[in-house]
Amino acid sequence: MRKDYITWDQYFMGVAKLSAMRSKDPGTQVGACIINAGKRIVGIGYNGLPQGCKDDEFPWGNEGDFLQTKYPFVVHAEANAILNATTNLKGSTMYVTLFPCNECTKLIIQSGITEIIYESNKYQSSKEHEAAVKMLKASHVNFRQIQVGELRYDKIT
Ligand SMILES: Nc1nc(=O)n([C@H]2C[C@H](O)[C@@H](COP(=O)(O)O)O2)cc1CO
Ligand SMILES: [Zn+2]
Repeated sequence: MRKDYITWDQYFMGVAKLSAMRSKDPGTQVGACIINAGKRIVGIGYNGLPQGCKDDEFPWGNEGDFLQTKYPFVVHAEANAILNATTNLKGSTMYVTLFPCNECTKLIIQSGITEIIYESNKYQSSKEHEAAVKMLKASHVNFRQIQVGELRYDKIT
């Protein structure tokens, strides 16, 4: 049999990365993939606008007047993955390409997810990150970092 097949971690983080490629955000593309205890994918998502909010009618910038930026409008990848879930998430695991913010952390905890596996932690010096870690520790949600490298999928034009 083949020996160089990808691991479960590479597989599910790969799915999260593929999902991130659907993001319209020019700044940061985030993907999340939730699996149950039987290693079945039960939720998937990426950062994007709410249904009905057209991608070309809302701002994608990150500076200036709050209402002229993406921040009040975008749904985070983790929230979309939870909202897209096909089953109860108690005891499930979230693979996410970027460490969750404090707001998504609340949703993660309340949904019953007990483990987070993330790759990037580029906002680790932020207050939001500090708050997220404080809640995760108090709620006994485990988190660990993995690096699976680049997933390449060239756009066909
Ligand atoms: N964990 C996260 N999941 C997410 O889906 N996001 C989204 C919100 C924005 O669309 C984008 C961050 O934009 P920027 O500030 O890096 O240009 O990523 C952000 C974080 C960061 O905590
Ligand atoms: Zn978030």
